[in-house]
Amino acid sequence: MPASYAYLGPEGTFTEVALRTLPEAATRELIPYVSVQSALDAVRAGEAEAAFVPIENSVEGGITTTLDELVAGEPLMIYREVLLSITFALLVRPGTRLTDIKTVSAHPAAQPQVRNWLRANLPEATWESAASNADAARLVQEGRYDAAFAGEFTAARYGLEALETGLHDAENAQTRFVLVGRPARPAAPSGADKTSVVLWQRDDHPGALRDLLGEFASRGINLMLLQSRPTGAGIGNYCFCIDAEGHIADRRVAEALMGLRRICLQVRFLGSYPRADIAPGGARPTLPGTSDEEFMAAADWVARCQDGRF
Ligand SMILES: O=C(O)C(=O)Cc1ccccc1
Repeated sequence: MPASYAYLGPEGTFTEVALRTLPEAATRELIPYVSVQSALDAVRAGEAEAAFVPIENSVEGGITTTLDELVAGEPLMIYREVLLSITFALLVRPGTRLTDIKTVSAHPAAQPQVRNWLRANLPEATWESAASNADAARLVQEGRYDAAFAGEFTAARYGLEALETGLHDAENAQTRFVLVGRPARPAAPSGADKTSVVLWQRDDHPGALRDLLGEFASRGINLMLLQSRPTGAGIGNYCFCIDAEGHIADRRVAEALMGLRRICLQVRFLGSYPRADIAPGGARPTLPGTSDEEFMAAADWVARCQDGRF
C-alpha cells in the first residue's frame, strides 16, 4: 500500500493546513488532487492510502460533494477528523485595488462565509466557483479572475497579495475535515468517539424518520450531524447521513446499529473515529442504563431466563 495521502489541492488549501496537523501526515507523501472526487477515487483505485477532504462547516452544514461520494460507490471509511477555524483573505495580483475587482472566486463552501462582506464591499462583483480556494488563487494568478477568497498563507504560493484579511461573516466559523480510507478495523475507542452512518428507509410512512432516530434516542446516543441527501430516485426520496456520539465497540452504539439494520432498507457504516472537539476520554455520561456493563448484565439476565435460571 503506498504511504501517501491524497488531499483536496492544489497546494495552499485549508485542507492541506488541516491535514498537516495530523501527526501521521508527517510520515506520508501528501499528494494534491484537483477535486474531492479525484482524491477519493485515488483511494478506491489503491493509488493512495487515504484521502483528506472537507466534509462539513459550521456555516452551511455538510459539504454535499463529499457526502455524496461517501454515500455512493465503492464503500469507504472515515479514520480521523480535524476541525479548523477559518478566516479568509481576499487575494489579488499585486497592484489590484478593491475598485478594480469585477470577478471573485473560491470554493462554493466559502461563499456563505463571506456573503455579507461581499454585499457590503463588492456588491457588483460576479462570483465564480472554483474547485478549491487555492485553485481560485491559482486562477487569479493566471488572470482568469480578479480576486480569490483563500487563506492568507495561500498568497505567497501564487504570487498574490492579501488586500483584506480576517474575513468571516460568522464568528468562529469552523470546517471539519476527514481522513478517508478503505474499509478496515476501526481504531480502538478513545473515550470520545463519533460514529458515521448513512441510512436508507425501507418505506415511506408517517414517522419513518422518527423511527430511525428512535434507535439512537432510546439508547441515549446524541446526534452531531443529520443531513438528508437525495437518493436520485425522484423528489421526496432521501437518505440520511448521520454522525452519532460513541464508538461501534460501545454496546449502545452496536445495539442501535443492529436496530437500524433491522428496520432500514440499507445501512452504510462510515466509521468510528476520535472526536476532534473534545479530548480522548472526555465524552459526557450517557442516559442511565446504557453503559456497556448494563447492556451485558441485561443480556446475561435474558440468557438466564431462557435457561430457567432466574
Ligand atoms: O480547503 C480548501 O481550501 C477548500 O477549498 C475547501 C474549503 C472551503 C471553504 C472553507 C474551508 C475549506
